Amino acid sequence: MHAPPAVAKPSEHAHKHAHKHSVDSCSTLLGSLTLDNRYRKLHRRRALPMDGEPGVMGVSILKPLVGTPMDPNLMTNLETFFTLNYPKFELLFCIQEEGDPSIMIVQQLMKKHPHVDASYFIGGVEVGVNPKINNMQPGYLAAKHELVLVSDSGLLMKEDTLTDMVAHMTPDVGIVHQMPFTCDRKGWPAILEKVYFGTSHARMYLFLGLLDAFGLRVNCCTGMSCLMRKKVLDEDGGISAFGVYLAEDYFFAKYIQGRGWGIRISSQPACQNAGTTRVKGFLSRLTRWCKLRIAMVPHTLFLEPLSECMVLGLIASWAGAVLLRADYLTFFLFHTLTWSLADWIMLNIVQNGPPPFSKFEFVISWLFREISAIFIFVHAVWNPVISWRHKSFKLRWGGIAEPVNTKVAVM
Ligand SMILES: CCCCCCCC/C=C\CCCCCCCC(=O)N[C@@H](CO[C@@H]1OC[C@@H](O)[C@H](O)[C@H]1O)[C@H](O)/C=C/CCCCCCCCCCCCC
Ligand SMILES: O=c1ccn([C@@H]2O[C@H](COP(=O)(O)OP(=O)(O)O)[C@@H](O)[C@H]2O)c(=O)[nH]1
Repeated sequence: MHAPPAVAKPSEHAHKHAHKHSVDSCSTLLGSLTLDNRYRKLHRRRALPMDGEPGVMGVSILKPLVGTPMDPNLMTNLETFFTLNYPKFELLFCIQEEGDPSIMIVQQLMKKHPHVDASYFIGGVEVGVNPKINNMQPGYLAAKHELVLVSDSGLLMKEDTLTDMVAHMTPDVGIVHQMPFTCDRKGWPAILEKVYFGTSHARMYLFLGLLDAFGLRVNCCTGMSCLMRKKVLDEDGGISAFGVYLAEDYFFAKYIQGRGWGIRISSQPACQNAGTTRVKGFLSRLTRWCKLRIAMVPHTLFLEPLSECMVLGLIASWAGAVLLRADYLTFFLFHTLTWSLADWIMLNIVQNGPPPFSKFEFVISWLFREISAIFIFVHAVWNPVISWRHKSFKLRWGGIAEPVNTKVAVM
């Protein structure tokens, strides 16, 4: 599948430049972790010189939609794509099934914003096992611009989000992704999501991005909002070549990286804004992702537990008790308190200000997430069958997916 490159790779010079840039951007991310810089870096928006508009890279935005169960925020979220201030883009809505209620929403929005280049495709094309790829395939075939943005249905965009992403697509870069985060929403499940994406997830995401910047070729790209060079994907046959994988995002990035292109995290985090948030749905989503990571990158099986606060706390307290004769419980509590304080700071950075809930709610949600992480991991290892929307899959080591004929409940 991965044939030798036909498109020119970035030059040596661009490569060195890429390194300088990636180190720059990651020291920016590290900088953002320090208190004095914390509100300046992660959210620092990049402007794009729009003077020479003919030279601006066009973007084809693929929006895969599965409208059942219906998301009450779908209309609001989709409309933010019609109001982007980027000068050259098209919207390609890919709707999985005939009769889907999201068809009506898309039609209404297209009527309301006739000046925006938008079209929709229904039914997808079966090119592989991954239903999201199958759904996006007709949209991808119709895409006419040089950049393709895969953007999940639950995302809300600010006016300048696309501009910010394209500004990170420098000549040596092949893929720009947004770090997943959440919009401010009401209810405890929404708080829990924000705490998870703003602490544990953000920490690993930025850390892995940093390792990549140091040339370790680590890839943590999440496909919920992911801008790519179409010509590079086309060399491999387009997105259909990735239909054999369930985690198409990881393999997009791996492939593009393997061709010598850089990966960047844009400065604005992705704003997930699904209208229905439930603890059960959140836990099953994290379990699904964990199963994917274990099958794709088997050493996460060992590394992931060792990156968790509670597991490290138990080990460190034991070491402290043996080596320093420290009191086990005091050591563990001190470790947990320090970690939670660091996570509170992290959350404030990612949120770009104080989060919309109290410190008490933070502590409860943080404890719940840290403790549930252990159960999620054990569950993921115990039962590797992956349920995604209405379908079930099994993953072979390496990430190739196979459908499993089990009826699953919709979360
Ligand atoms: C002491 C060393 C510590 C290193 C510890 C590393 C442990 C890694 C721990 C956490 C990894 C966090 C990675 C962040 C991504 C998490 C989200 C995720 O799992 N997403 C997957 C699924 O995404 C959806 O899939 C369906 C798709 O349609 C949707 O649109 C997607 O959103 C996604 O596929 C995952 C991609 C990234 C996998 C990262 C693998 C981590 C590799 C770690 C390697 C560590 C090397 C260390 C070397 C020193
Ligand atoms: O069978 C499917 C499952 C998902 N999706 C799309 O893939 C994206 C991610 O889906 P989901 O939110 O379920 O994934 P998660 O972010 O939880 O991994 C969304 O835009 C969905 O509409 C799709 O087109 N077909």
